[in-house]
Amino acid sequence: MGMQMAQVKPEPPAPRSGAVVRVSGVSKSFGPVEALRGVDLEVVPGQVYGVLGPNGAGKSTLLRILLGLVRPDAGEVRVLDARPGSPEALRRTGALIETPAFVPHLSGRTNLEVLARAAGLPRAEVDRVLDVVGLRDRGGDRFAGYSLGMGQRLGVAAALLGSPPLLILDEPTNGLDPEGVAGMRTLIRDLGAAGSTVLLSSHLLGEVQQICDRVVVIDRGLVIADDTVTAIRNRPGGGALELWAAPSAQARSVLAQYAGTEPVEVGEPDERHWRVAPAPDDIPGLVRALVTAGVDIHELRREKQSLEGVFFALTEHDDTNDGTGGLGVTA
Ligand SMILES: Nc1ncnc2c1ncn2[C@@H]1O[C@H](COP(=O)(O)OP(=O)(O)OP(=O)(O)O)[C@@H](O)[C@H]1O
Repeated sequence: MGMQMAQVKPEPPAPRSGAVVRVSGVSKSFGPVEALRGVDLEVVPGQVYGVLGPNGAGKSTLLRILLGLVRPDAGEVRVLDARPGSPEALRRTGALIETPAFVPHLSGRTNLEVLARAAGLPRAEVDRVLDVVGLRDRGGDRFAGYSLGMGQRLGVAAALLGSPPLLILDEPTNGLDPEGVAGMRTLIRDLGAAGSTVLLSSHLLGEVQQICDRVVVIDRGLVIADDTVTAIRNRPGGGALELWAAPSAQARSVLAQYAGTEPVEVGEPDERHWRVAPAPDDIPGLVRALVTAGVDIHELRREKQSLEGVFFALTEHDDTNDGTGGLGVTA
């Protein structure tokens, strides 16, 4: 009986039972443009990945390669232990790439039924995915009458047909209003919580911070960061310091000497509470100077950086990638 009870509530995704996607040494050029320059990536199951990067960094090219839509010039790619684009890989991958193409004069539901039939899936599966994306009530309307957000949700519904273990979503929030973005956030979070592996590209860094377990940052065709969101936000080099130090007169005079930052006395109730933003290289000297001045440090912590802050620090360089002016951050 205990066993049966255990089956009711799904277990959390098994850790690292083999990679869902393996990419090694992948390069791709379009004429003179080197879109990807030796990309390595391993996607572990049950995680939601955010693929980030400035305009023209190579995100879409990478996602297209995983779907077999673009063939790499060099390197190895395996998707669900199969060749990308092969029937075995595609059968188990749901994808939303750019604006989804549906037949305009058919209803959303009929569009999905056509896809479900082609994939040998029962009709009930269409109801299920319409429910998941919150389109059940509007499923009977002609696709031509759908708003952008509804069209996008229908695209996700199509990707969910057959519950594929891998979802690849290229800018799923593209063109959505804030309400649509919030809906998509909930949807993707739920998919992640249910154990799906999701790879999504996005320019909405605030969203990625909330939705994703891991991020892969691509810049000028190279993976420049691949880590958990938490680890990326905890990277050294950013984020202010918060400290509790006394006596406050001595603390003030030492803190005032550092990095031109005015120490902010945070604590009304606690005058030992300070917030400073020294250059990372100045931190050891600052701590030493406080101690030398007879200041007791009761607590010292670094504030977590926003994903957006780390992203800009990582991708900051003089040239823009393709003249489109970099990242249109709306988060
Ligand atoms: N089919 C193609 N033909 C020619 N050039 C291409 C093609 N696809 C992509 N590129 C170029 O390759 C580079 C990478 O493009 P890609 O679309 O992968 O970037 P991205 O990171 O998805 O950018 P964005 O954030 O703007 O969508 C760009 O310079 C782009 O112009």
